[in-house]
Amino acid sequence: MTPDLQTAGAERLQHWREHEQTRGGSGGRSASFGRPVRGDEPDFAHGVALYLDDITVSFDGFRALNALSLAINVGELRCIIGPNGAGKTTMMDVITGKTRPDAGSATFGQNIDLLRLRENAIAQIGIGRKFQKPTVYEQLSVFENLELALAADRRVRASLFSRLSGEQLDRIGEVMALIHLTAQAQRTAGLLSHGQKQWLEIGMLLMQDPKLLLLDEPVAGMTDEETERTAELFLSLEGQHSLVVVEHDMKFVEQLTEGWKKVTVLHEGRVLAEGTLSDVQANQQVVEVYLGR
Ligand SMILES: Nc1ncnc2c1ncn2[C@@H]1O[C@H](COP(=O)(O)OP(=O)(O)OP(=O)(O)O)[C@@H](O)[C@H]1O
Repeated sequence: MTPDLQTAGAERLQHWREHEQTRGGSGGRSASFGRPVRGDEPDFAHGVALYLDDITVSFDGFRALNALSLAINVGELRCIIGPNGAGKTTMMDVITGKTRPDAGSATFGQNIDLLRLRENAIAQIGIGRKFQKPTVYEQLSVFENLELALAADRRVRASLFSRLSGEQLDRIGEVMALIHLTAQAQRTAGLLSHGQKQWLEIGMLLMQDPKLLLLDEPVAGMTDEETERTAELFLSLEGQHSLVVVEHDMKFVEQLTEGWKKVTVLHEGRVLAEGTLSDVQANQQVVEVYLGR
């Protein structure tokens, strides 16, 4: 990074600190699901965030997804489990436009046909994806990473690198607090622990205010304490965002589902079972294909 950029970054950080002081810390943010809908925006009025219907994806005749149907509600936190090769990644690839299915439909809200959109358009309308490995800008500070994530949003790109608005500074401050990195605002991302990098990347996704977050094995490689904090973070996001969490760590799934939420078990490209974690753990078919191994 050039000295100029460093100075500019330090100035913006200072600007944020002054702003925080005048407003007396970060406040709450109202859920964004209830606002009026424009024609090209997803409509969540019916309470469904994502609906996959009869999705089939074949690779050289092999069905990675086989008539998969799944619905995720607005604000829901859904864990998806399943053995290796069940089709979890392929499902996320379809939702985010990376893979086109051979058949079926994928709808965001009740009006947006995801299969007609390219990957970047899908990200712009409010679907964020977190891959397993953290991808943050290692040379930049926590604050600068979040600032850059703001720039990925078309609506604010034009104003960036001038002075951030009060609202933008508030949002960076809120997100840093959510991901427990306020004290590390100035720290170079490359020096963060693995868990902190994962949180920072989640924070970068949150800067774009996604309605639906897809999280692929978010706690892989984390310490027990980091895993616990990640569960707290996801539980605090539930309600304001829909979250789809693909995970192998059953203890983490138990924390997230709190004994009552629905878990989906995928196997051979389709839903094998749905229910509470204890329901699916008691399901004989599930035991045979996955949990009992
Ligand atoms: N591009 C591809 N070409 C051929 N086969 C593929 C391709 N992508 C996925 N598959 C196959 O489709 C099946 C589903 O893979 P997928 O990665 O979606 O499973 P998964 O549930 O995410 O597995 P894991 O838990 O191991 O990540 C697997 O058998 C995989 O080998």
